[in-house]
Amino acid sequence: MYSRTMLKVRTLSNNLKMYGSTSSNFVNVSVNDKSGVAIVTMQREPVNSLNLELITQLKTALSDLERNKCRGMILTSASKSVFSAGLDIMEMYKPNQERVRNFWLSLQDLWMTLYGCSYPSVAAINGHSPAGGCLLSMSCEYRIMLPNFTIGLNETKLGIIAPSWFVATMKNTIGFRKAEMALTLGFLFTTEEALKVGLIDEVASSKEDAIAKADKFIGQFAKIPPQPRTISKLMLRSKDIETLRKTKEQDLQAFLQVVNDPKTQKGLELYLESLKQRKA
Ligand SMILES: CC/C=C\C/C=C\CCC/C=C/CC(=O)SCCNC(=O)CCNC(=O)[C@H](O)C(C)(C)COP(=O)(O)OP(=O)(O)OC[C@H]1O[C@@H](n2cnc3c(N)ncnc32)[C@H](O)[C@@H]1OP(=O)(O)O
Repeated sequence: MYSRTMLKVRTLSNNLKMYGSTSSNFVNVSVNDKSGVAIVTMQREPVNSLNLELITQLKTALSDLERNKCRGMILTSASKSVFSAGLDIMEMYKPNQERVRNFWLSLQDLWMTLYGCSYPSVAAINGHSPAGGCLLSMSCEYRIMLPNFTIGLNETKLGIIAPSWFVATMKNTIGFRKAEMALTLGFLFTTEEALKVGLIDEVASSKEDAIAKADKFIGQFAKIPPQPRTISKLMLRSKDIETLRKTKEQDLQAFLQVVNDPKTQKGLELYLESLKQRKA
């Protein structure tokens, strides 16, 4: 039913080519011919870490869906065990200044696009979803997760601070008190814990089950006129989007300052080593 790449994800724009990137396809979009619901699959192996190219391709895919008036969007992963490992740490470790700038601006753009999209959005979380992966999930309207995985904003555990718009998204999802606890502890919730705290809405037994549940959620909107739906959604979400839009440059400068701090660079080096050693 879902035809692959009916909506083609555009290859990288010219301004990315100057970094010598290849235009690999990290995002697959397939649209159900009958329902008009799109499945957007992240496919950057091994862990869908969000580098500049994946972020840009996701943003392009979501904007294309908006233009094509899609009926709903399901965000998921091609991996069997990871939804997304969050931001690609290699983008922040010993960064090229122009690229890291673009990286952050593109992430801001992706969040504003996903958080404010007019179509119903569901995250089918078929694997671990820490940090930036959790942000993507929370930015959707509904979350369905498979058992035995973890999700959360674990930044404080890494010695860093989640940006204010990550925090706002979590506060809007689970409420002030639970967000305060989760953020200060850098807590990674298991699927069951995430359900209890309201970070996810349903548990699915398999990816297929998650997609079926997502389709069902989106199907409810078939009877709701789209414009009032979108306006209601944006009444709840636009304040935080506008806040970031107005403070984009300030937010970028704060990020650059942290990333370029030698202490952060040392921390990143140790964290990368620890990720590699976990395997040994
Ligand atoms: C850290 C930021 C610092 C400074 C910037 C300052 C402030 C502003 C930014 C604040 C916002 C940050 C949000 C983020 O998203 S930060 C990223 C946080 N992500 C994580 O902590 C997740 C780390 N990964 C894992 O926990 C596991 O990989 C995971 C559970 C997702 C999957 O486990 P699995 O066992 O399946 O795979 P691994 O063997 O661990 O990984 C496979 C290879 O992938 C590499 N890897 C994993 N995660 C990342 C990543 N986020 N970025 C880059 N690379 C990653 C891992 O090292 C393995 O590599 P190889 O050994 O195969 O080379």
